[in-house]
Amino acid sequence: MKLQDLVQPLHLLVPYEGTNPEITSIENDNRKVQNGSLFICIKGYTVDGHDFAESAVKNGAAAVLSEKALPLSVPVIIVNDTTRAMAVLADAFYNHPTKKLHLIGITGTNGKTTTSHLIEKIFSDLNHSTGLIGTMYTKIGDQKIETKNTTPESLVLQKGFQQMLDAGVDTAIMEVSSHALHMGRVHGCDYDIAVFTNLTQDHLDYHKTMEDYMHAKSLLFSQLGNTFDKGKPKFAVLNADDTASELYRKSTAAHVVTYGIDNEADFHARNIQMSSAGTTFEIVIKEKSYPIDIQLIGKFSVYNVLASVATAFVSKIPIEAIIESIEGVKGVDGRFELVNAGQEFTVIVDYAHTPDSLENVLKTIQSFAKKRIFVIVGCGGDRDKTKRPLMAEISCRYATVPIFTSDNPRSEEPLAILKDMEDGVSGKDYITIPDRREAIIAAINQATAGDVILIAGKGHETYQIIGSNVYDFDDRVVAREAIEGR
Ligand SMILES: CC(=O)N[C@H]1[C@@H](OP(=O)(O)OP(=O)(O)OC[C@H]2O[C@@H](n3ccc(=O)[nH]c3=O)[C@H](O)[C@@H]2O)O[C@H](CO)[C@@H](O)[C@@H]1O[C@H](C)C(=O)N[C@@H](C)C(=O)N[C@H](CCC(=O)O)C(=O)O
Ligand SMILES: Nc1ncnc2c1ncn2[C@@H]1O[C@H](COP(=O)(O)OP(=O)(O)OP(=O)(O)O)[C@@H](O)[C@H]1O
Ligand SMILES: N[C@H](CCC[C@H](N)C(=O)O)C(=O)O
Ligand SMILES: [Mg+2]
Repeated sequence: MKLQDLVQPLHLLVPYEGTNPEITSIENDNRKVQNGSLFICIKGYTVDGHDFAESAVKNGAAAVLSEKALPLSVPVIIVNDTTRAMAVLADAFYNHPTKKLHLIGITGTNGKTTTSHLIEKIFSDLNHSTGLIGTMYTKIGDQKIETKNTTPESLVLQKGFQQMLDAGVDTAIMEVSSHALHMGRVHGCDYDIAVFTNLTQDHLDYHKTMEDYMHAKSLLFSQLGNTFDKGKPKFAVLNADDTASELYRKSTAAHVVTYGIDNEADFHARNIQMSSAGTTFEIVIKEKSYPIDIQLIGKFSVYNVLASVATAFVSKIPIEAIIESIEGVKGVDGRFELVNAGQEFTVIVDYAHTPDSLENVLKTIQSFAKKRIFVIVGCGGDRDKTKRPLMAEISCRYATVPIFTSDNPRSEEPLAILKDMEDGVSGKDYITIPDRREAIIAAINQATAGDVILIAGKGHETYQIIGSNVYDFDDRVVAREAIEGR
């Protein structure tokens, strides 16, 4: 594509000077630049990409997109915000891939990964070819690719959509993090359905206040109303039991459908019966009631199911097929995942790393636990510090034996993170074991028949980040080894 054609959607007011080279790729990392690339300078949180422009040109960049004038031998296009302009250009460069996909975006503090997997299962059971983008991986047809972020930056994202189309994918389901919305990673994505799970405390290191965090999520719903040329209706799927839904309802020009348990909703769950093996309930849609028997447990799972049912329903999937598909879901990796190695007590690995998710999971365990509840929990380094005392307090409130440990301390001192947790529980009974493996072993060695051990926070993760080192670490593997070594 010629440079002038590529930048046309930016409608530059001051035309750039110089030639009109053929652009073969767009890159924002000078190390990935090849002959003919457009290099985009991004002012990051760690370094400033403008400092790599010269090196990018040496590596073959044919043009540079920048926020300031740069003395380079290739055309330099100046825009106000390169990150957002990158999203517009990526969408154009890959020929607007989301116009050709049924695109479902899911936002919310908790439940995005779980809900996206439920929705993906419904569509793939009906022989749709699906793509999935989220915390665990990006899936393009049958291929799984590792990802660094829950919602990747726009270049990676739009390229991924194009690869999906090449692989015959018709439906893409993606988690949309508040960071991504705030940073403009999803500018240019033409969503058909936007789903809201819930809003509770997390990420205040980045968003600073709950108000700002709530508003960041509203961008998904306002973006949903930006274009209407896909020839089908658009929907916002909102949680009637979460007050933040009011803002999202007001943010969109799309149709709104609601789901809920406590409040009236278009997709309403009633007669919920929970056991340690699963949950049964009725879904009421337009006054008709549909019984469902799922293998997932906890009230939070009912919410995830309702959000998924509503999304599939407005996508015109027959309700009977939706229910059959959801009933077949055994669980999602690292979410309430049982570790069974023949022991007489229950070991659960779960990804709860926020106060609300931890409380939900512990409440669910309390509803079926007959003996003691152990919880092994830590809080991530370089992340929201204010959730640390809250998570510690919740652990002490619900567990008989709370054990505080490390969860990806990153650049922080592990003992300092633990101290922040301990500040929330002075005078309460808890144990602190900074080494996560030792913490897991200690719980497993103490457990007796009928106890339940919750290992929280890392779920599917297969690593522990200490400083800048990434060590192999999988709670499920460590727990199994500890049980076998007892
Ligand atoms: C704070 C934040 O979001 N940072 C993201 C950001 O990194 P950064 O700003 O540090 O980038 P940088 O290293 O300063 O680089 C700036 C520019 O210079 C370029 N560069 C850099 C070095 C070099 O040698 N040459 C070069 O050209 C880079 O390619 C980049 O264009 O851009 C990177 C590439 O897109 C992201 O991977 C990175 O996410 C980091 C890893 C992160 O931890 N993000 C978290 C906070 C996040 O986004 N989380 C949400 C999920 C939350 C949830 O699920 O609850 C997410 O969506 O993942
Ligand atoms: N609807 C829900 N409400 C509250 N808690 C939930 C809900 N669904 C799942 N959880 C809890 O939150 C944890 C994380 O779930 P999940 O991975 O689906 O969320 P996520 O929004 O994708 O998280 P992340 O932002 O880290 O990607 C689960 O392990 C469970 O403990
Ligand atoms: N998406 C979340 C994941 C947290 C997982 C937890 N194990 C941690 O490292 O804090 C975040 O980046 O805040
Ligand atoms: Mg997720």
